[in-house]
Amino acid sequence: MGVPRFRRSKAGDAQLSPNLYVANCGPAVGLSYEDIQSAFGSFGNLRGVYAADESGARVIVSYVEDTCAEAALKALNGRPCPLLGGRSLHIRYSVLQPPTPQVNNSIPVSFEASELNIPGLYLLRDFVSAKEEEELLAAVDDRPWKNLSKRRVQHYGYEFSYETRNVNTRQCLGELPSFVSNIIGRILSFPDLDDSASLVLDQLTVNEYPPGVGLSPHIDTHSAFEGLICSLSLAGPCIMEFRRYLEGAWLPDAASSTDMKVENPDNCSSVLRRAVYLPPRSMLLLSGEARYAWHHYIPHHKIDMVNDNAIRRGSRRVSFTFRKKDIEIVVLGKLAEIL
Ligand SMILES: O=C(O)CCC(=O)C(=O)O
Ligand SMILES: [Fe+2]
Repeated sequence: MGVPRFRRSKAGDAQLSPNLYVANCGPAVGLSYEDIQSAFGSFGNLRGVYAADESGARVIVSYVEDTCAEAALKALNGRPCPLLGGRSLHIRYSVLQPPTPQVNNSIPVSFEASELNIPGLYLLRDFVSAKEEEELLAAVDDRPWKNLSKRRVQHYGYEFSYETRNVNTRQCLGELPSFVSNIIGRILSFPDLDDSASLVLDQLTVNEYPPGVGLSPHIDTHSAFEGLICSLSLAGPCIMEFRRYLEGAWLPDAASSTDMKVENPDNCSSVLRRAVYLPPRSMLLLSGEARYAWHHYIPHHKIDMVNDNAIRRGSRRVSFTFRKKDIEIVVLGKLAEIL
């Protein structure tokens, strides 16, 4: 972000403000910020003195109180100012507010899921080769995409409804496509999964995110999907953040709230936050506590700060998310078809 641009007030702008736009004032005309601060400080408490633009000759003087700005304007506008080497200042109220200090909201990003201390979370790097990645992308690019407001999706196995946040059992789309068979086989052979022999992954959502698009914090719908969720990252990297809200115990059956949007999670003091870097070709597995107790979220950034490195998202990130549709849903769906 460059230097913020301020402008002096014009006829018609609301008057009275704690911020003054002061022209003919600044380092380019031989006045230091300390001198300006001390001259204007004699009219009341200052929040600060800021460059109004890149000229070096215009500043914003920001007071705590409107009345102090008013007194300074009356005393100093258009007259030689003895405290500033006799320079004549041109002062108006400033229309824009000076910048409020940015709260650094970022958290350290791990490269390994094991460092996050979230039981049930696994990140498997190089889960597919570069050639497989290319083939998987070509396979989905050959099929029709559905446009959502900010990203494109494809569904296999069962359609997912974004209105109800549930699978649509009336829209069984058939078996998962053969181009993902090897991937599913590889997931099922991962040794840390409980009961992988009986695991069936029958729903696939392919998401394509353009740069700057992420995903709001959510827990995947409990009543729609059972157990393990696996997400393969292709094409571009991103970071995924995890949040756990400390009120209430972890109760997977009771906690049926789904795709819960947390409007302002940063105000919430009782939240644990973790972040992991997802490189292309990696597989993220969410099981147990990671799946049911932690919200996951992809920040809407074009550039991710991974510790001190700025990592630009690619021209797109494509994820393949595999899930198992809840059996009750199938039974209910079949019943609905019969009745
Ligand atoms: O894109 C991803 O890796 C995650 C997708 C996801 O969380 C979801 O579809 O529920
Ligand atoms: Fe999800």
